[in-house]
Amino acid sequence: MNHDERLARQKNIRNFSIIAHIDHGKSTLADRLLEKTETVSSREMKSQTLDSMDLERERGITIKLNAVQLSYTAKNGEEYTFHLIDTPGHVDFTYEVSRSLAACEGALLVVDAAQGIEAQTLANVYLALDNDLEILPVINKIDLPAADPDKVKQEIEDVIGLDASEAVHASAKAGIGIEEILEQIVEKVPAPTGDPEAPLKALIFDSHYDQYKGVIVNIRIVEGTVKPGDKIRMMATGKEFEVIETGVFTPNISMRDELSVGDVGFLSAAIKNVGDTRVGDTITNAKNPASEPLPGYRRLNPMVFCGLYPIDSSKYVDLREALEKLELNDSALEYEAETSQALGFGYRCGFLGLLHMEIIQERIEREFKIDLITTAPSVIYNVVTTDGKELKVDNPSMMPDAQKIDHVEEPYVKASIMVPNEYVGSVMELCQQKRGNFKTMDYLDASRVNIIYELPLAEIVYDFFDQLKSGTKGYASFDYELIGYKTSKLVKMDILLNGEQVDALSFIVHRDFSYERGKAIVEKLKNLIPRQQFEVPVQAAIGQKIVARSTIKSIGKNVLAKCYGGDISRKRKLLEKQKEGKKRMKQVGSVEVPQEAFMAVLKMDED
Ligand SMILES: Nc1nc2c(ncn2[C@@H]2O[C@H](COP(=O)(O)OP(=O)(O)OP(=O)(O)O)[C@@H](O)[C@H]2O)c(=O)[nH]1
Repeated sequence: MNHDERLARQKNIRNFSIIAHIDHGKSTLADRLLEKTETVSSREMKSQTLDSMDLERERGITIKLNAVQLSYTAKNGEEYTFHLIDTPGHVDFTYEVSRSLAACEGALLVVDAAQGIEAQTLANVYLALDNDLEILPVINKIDLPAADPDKVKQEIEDVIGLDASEAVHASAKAGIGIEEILEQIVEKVPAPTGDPEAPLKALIFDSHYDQYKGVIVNIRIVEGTVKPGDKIRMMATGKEFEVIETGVFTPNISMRDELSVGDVGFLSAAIKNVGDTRVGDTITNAKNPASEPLPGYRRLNPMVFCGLYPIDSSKYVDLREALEKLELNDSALEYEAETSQALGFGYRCGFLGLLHMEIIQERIEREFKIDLITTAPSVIYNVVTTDGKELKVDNPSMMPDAQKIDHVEEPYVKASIMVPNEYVGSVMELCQQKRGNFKTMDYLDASRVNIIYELPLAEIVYDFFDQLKSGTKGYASFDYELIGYKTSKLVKMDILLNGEQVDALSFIVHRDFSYERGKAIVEKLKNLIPRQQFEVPVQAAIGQKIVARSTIKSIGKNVLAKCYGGDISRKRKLLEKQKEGKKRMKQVGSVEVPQEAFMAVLKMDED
């Protein structure tokens, strides 16, 4: 392609993504847009093409980003190339959302006509505004009897300050308003600016590992062009590669001779490690490099850590192989070998958040068939010792002795919670329980408020959102961002079973709650750990001091005694049942401990 051809093409490119709260209809709308532009014929269209992983489909959430090229002949008779960039829908992946938005000039803001704006929508709208995107409001689900588009329009204007007078009234399900959305994209989303002759600047917004091609990097070309044979350099890591293929997704892989300004597609370059293709990094030409990278690159740091141990210790090597494979596709996953006295050999793993952690655990169990014991997730504590050293502790059992600690700092988040008025009381009660500091409360309209709290990350990592949802009948929406570290009065609590300390059960607790927690946990463990052949004392201790104690009585009787008579098949059944129940147990010293016990400390508030 020559310069003029590239410029002519560039003029008719429109890059956009869809911002929506979970369930407001993002995937359904994306499918309609694909259908209307005949990118995918309705016959071959699997429902919700953009969510590619099985796990995603099952959970109904979008984990990985994807981009698809559509062509649209507008009413003005001209042909346009659209790139629709998908964004993950969960707070754990906020940084990836921000990078995929940086690859666009516009965004459709999809709001459910019956639900109105939610916290997550707002957070993503702000990300879009930070990236100077043109935002086109779309009021979806107008077919619902409870739809109130005018109210939602007003809300968009009042809360976000966007002009919603031209918001499209749509029903992704019924196919209403789809053409109007496409026309608005043509008219309102700006064409990409940038010089196709300038040194290459391509933004990486996603990557994944392919068995045959190596890492496939999803990129948006901001300046310059790239084609097979070019030598490229990753500006953050300095690594260099030779481009093998360039192309776009339609949504199937479709090769192109080059990618130029405004294009959103992929390249492959025999890259073996996704770690070399960091989201947010800039790819440039190695021979004729750009003087500086695109703004906004940030290294992703895991925020939540836990130990993963195979129940069957002989699967330790398999677990390592599983983690190695998963890491190929997930540069945010971190792991290192660790040994626990109680659980043996395993791995300490770092995740972006709880959802990320659950996804990895589930994949290891499902795809690699390894049963796991997972220890309670922990955040990273900053521990300052009396001799002035600073330690980062992500495993409670590694916390130094209390007399060696000057003070401990823990990560805090700013949480924004949107709820209808009548639930304000229960939200505040929950946040108070979780050691939250109330900040502000703003009315969104006559019936809904946005409540801001500062909370310790450790208190929300586990089931805060679940509790919030059940306390508000599902009406609350929740979003948070990390704001830094604060000093807290934290102590390590150890658990002793049969007089032996179990390192994998240690946890960090606020001193003011430590007695209560100690008492609650020993009771909980007493109920979770099955009776053994002998009596087992359960104790909670801070340092040398025992703060709570309880006892698991012995069983005494043989289970088989229940099977009167000599029916062998019945006996076998009973033994099998027992074995089944044992699957998730781990022998810790002389005691068998079930998986639930390791999570017990987190689930305390449920009782
Ligand atoms: N009545 C009605 N239902 C719709 C409409 N659009 C989507 N839905 C339904 O709303 C639900 C959620 O739609 P999705 O498209 O999966 O929502 P999403 O925003 O992609 O959700 P995540 O992938 O979880 O982020 C589905 O059951 C859809 O069938 C609409 O216009 N009208």
